[in-house]
Amino acid sequence: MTEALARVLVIVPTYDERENLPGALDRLRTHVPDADVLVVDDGSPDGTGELAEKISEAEASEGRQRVHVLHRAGKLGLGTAYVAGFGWALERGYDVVVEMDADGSHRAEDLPRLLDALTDADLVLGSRWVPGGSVLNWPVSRHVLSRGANTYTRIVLGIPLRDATGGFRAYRAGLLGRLGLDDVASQGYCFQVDMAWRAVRTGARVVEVPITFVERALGQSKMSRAIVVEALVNVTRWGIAERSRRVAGAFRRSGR
Ligand SMILES: Nc1nc2c(ncn2[C@@H]2O[C@H](COP(=O)(O)OP(=O)(O)O[C@H]3O[C@H](CO)[C@@H](O)[C@H](O)[C@@H]3O)[C@@H](O)[C@H]2O)c(=O)[nH]1
Repeated sequence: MTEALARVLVIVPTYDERENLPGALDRLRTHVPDADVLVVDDGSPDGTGELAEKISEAEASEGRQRVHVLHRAGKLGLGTAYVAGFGWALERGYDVVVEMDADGSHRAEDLPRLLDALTDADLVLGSRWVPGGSVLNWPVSRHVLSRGANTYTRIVLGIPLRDATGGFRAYRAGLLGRLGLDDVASQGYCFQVDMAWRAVRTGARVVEVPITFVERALGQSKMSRAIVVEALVNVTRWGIAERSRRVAGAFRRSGR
């Protein structure tokens, strides 16, 4: 990111990430020392929220608080966690907002490249499936699921993105403000497709930058059957709506 004064906020949603969070925050401090961080915790039973609060308070007492914490009452889903974080960021005037997992699967050392790419883009997707991108340590089932979901999304929505489901990305705040966050209903990981789809439809410049996704070493993925079903249903619904819009438009243009 060349704009010298750009204020960057990295949003890290957490649910039971006590073992992972301190390492993730340390690596962010090393690789993007000027960025602030917002942990959005959904009342994790393992005490992740309290730990984040301690880290934040320790920084504040040293006069340099860069980690902030948003506590929510219970597990309300990844999508709504990010929407809450986006609202927090927009209210405080950040220029750039980043999405990043807490579990180490998104490498902080890749983030400066994502931020640099924002110079010529409104949304930069960290992509596992463009040349140069990769995934380490995933079981075959996750490869198949991710590749399949992205192929389905490309065909049904007609968007040229290789990795619309990935969760490591950087937005210009100006774009976020135009994406209609108030009516985002996606709760699980289809939220990622929802946001990419909204960005493409507004005519935003969306680019993909290769990243290496490293499967978590500690704790567990929150991927579930309900999350997969929600994604399948929503993407299909959006595809049908888009096709209907196009057909209606063609009718109007032909004067019938
Ligand atoms: N606050 C909150 N955080 C959540 C919730 N569900 C998951 N998270 C947090 O969201 C991050 C990603 O969750 P994982 O469960 O570790 O994701 P994954 O299976 O590795 O999935 C990754 O790949 C998906 C598909 O490619 C991505 O869509 C997803 O964003 C993520 O990058 C972690 O920091 C996790 O604690 C929730 O309901 N609430």
